[in-house]
Amino acid sequence: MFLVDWFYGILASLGLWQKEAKILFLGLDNAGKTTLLHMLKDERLVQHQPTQYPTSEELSIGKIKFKAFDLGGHQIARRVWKDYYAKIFIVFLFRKMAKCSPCSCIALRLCSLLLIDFHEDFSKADNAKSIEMIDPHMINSLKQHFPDTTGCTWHFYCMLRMLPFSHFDFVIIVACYMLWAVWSLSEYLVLCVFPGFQVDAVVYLVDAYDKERFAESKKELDALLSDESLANVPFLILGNKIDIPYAASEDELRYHLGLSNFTTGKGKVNLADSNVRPLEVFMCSIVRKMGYGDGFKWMSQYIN
Ligand SMILES: Nc1nc2c(ncn2[C@@H]2O[C@H](COP(=O)(O)OP(=O)(O)OP(=O)(O)O)[C@@H](O)[C@H]2O)c(=O)[nH]1
Ligand SMILES: [Mg+2]
Repeated sequence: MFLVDWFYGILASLGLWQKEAKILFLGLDNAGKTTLLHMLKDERLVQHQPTQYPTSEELSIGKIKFKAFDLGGHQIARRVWKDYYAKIFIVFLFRKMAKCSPCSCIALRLCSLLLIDFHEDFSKADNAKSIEMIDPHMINSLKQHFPDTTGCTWHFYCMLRMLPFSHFDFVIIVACYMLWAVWSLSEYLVLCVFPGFQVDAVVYLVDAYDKERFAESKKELDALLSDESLANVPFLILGNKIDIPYAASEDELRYHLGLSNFTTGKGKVNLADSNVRPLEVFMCSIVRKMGYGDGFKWMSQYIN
């Protein structure tokens, strides 16, 4: 992590690193994330379609203003979760040579497969949406530096998702390799390193009635809890839908999520000097407007 810490240190010393309070709403599909987001936003209960694309809302809870991100919980949507808590993005922007030989085009395609997240012709407005997690101002200023974008094909690469682990020093080495690999295929090429957004808290929703999916929910939660980028980020686990008879109890949910010995206590618990991640389970029913308020109150004490 040396390179990342160094990078942040430089940004902070230049005053360029601006913190934006950000909460991620995560959890399996059908857990109730969008319902909660809209309940918090305008206290209305609305029936939603499964979330296809990440959405965000400005919210205020108590004295704190947040940007809450609802990322969707189905299998494909889960793949973008990481983009929202990545510490850094490494991005290649390059313009393909006007006359690419078939060989080099195939090589480019292979590169794009490797890198998974591949956006062609990103100067189009539509594609700009898919890179919303990167500060649009930065992208715009980049375009100004390289004004010759009209009518040409820019290739945008986001490195981060290709790596199943989060060792960013390694990412930088791979980035250098890729830089070399695509150099010969491009007219010009820019390698950019963007800071990702700092995540202030994660709200992880579980459908307490859907006991058959507890194992799947635990698997996703474990992956989040063990991700280095989220180390020390407070986790509020909401066991939702307790209005339905036979929904799991709090103890049952803790047990199935493997959290029996990991929660840090409700109420005011000072963890500032302990290096322990705040984590707690609250049961709730969004439709009955109960339970989640206590959870958010608990969480807000850990957000500066
Ligand atoms: N009984 C009950 N149903 C709820 C509650 N909260 C949400 N639901 C229902 O659960 C279903 C899924 O809710 P969503 O908010 O769309 O779930 P989601 O987590 O956003 O799902 P994806 O967008 O697919 O990730 C909807 O039919 C909601 O009405 C609750 O507290 N009790
Ligand atoms: Mg949704």
